[in-house]
Amino acid sequence: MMKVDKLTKSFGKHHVVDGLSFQLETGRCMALLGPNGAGKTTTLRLMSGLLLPDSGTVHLEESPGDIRAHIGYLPQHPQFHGWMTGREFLLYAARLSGLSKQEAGRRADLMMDRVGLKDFQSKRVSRYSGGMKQRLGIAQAIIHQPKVLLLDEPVSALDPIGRREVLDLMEELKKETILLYSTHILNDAEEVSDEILLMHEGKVIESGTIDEVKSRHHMEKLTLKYSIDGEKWRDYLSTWPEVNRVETHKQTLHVYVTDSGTVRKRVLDEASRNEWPLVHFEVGRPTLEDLFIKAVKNHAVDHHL
Ligand SMILES: Nc1ncnc2c1ncn2[C@@H]1O[C@H](COP(=O)(O)OP(=O)(O)OP(=O)(O)O)[C@@H](O)[C@H]1O
Repeated sequence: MMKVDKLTKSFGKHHVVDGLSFQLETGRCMALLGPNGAGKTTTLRLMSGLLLPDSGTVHLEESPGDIRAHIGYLPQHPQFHGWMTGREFLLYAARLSGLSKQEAGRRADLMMDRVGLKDFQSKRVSRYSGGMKQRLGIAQAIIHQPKVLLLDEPVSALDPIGRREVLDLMEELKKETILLYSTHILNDAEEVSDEILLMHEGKVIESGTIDEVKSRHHMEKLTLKYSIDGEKWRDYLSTWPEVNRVETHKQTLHVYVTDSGTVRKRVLDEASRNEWPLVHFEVGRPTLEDLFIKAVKNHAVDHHL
């Protein structure tokens, strides 16, 4: 199990990571989510040992002491020597991580195969696609068989094919390591991770499995579509006590509520009594994106009022 305890880092007066604590069991995968500037990259760099924290610890239960030898890290913008072949690059990474020449060669071959690049091992990295480069970056991060794998935005810059390849690889890798990765793409978090950790301004504002987080918010969503502009109903519905938030997209209103039963009945009663020009009405579960927006907004309101 990996334990992160009260990790803190400031740049000048800016508390970028502010007392961050969480733990993750071996064989579990966690997505680190948060808006731009939340502190995700800094957290991963602190965990990788590339950056020193002001205070706090990262601890691996099975391997007490310096954990850097057990960490594999893929930065957000990995740099490659384009003139090297894929295999040469892996050999270089393996030697840098302290493996003997013979072991480096063995691991490089194994990893090229593992990430599906065996047929391209003699091709220069400059000729690799974005997805191939990212898979090579992952191969580099796991060359020394780390217990923890940290990936910073591993799929954000990729096209749909590249994303699919890397997500499939992550599905495989999470069976063997503790996998922690940051992402902006909430669908990817839903697909690959067992748990999420939502950060805002250097703090954890939500964590747990996606289902736990969803049920903790007891949030349901009603969608109303009118045949004319929905603005005036937004203002009206916002005054209802059971309604948390209303979002308008032209004629469509998304209404976030704590008790959909009461609100549903009232909407239907009023719609029929007052002849609202309603063309569509739906009750649904919120998406991770809805929760993300709600949690970040709540945190911002709580801390800046
Ligand atoms: N070396 C540094 N010196 C000064 N400020 C820094 C440094 N590194 C990061 N920051 C600041 O810390 C804040 C958090 O940055 P970080 O890159 O960790 O956020 P993030 O959540 O990864 O954001 P993004 O999603 O945009 O990558 C930002 O305001 C950034 O400008």
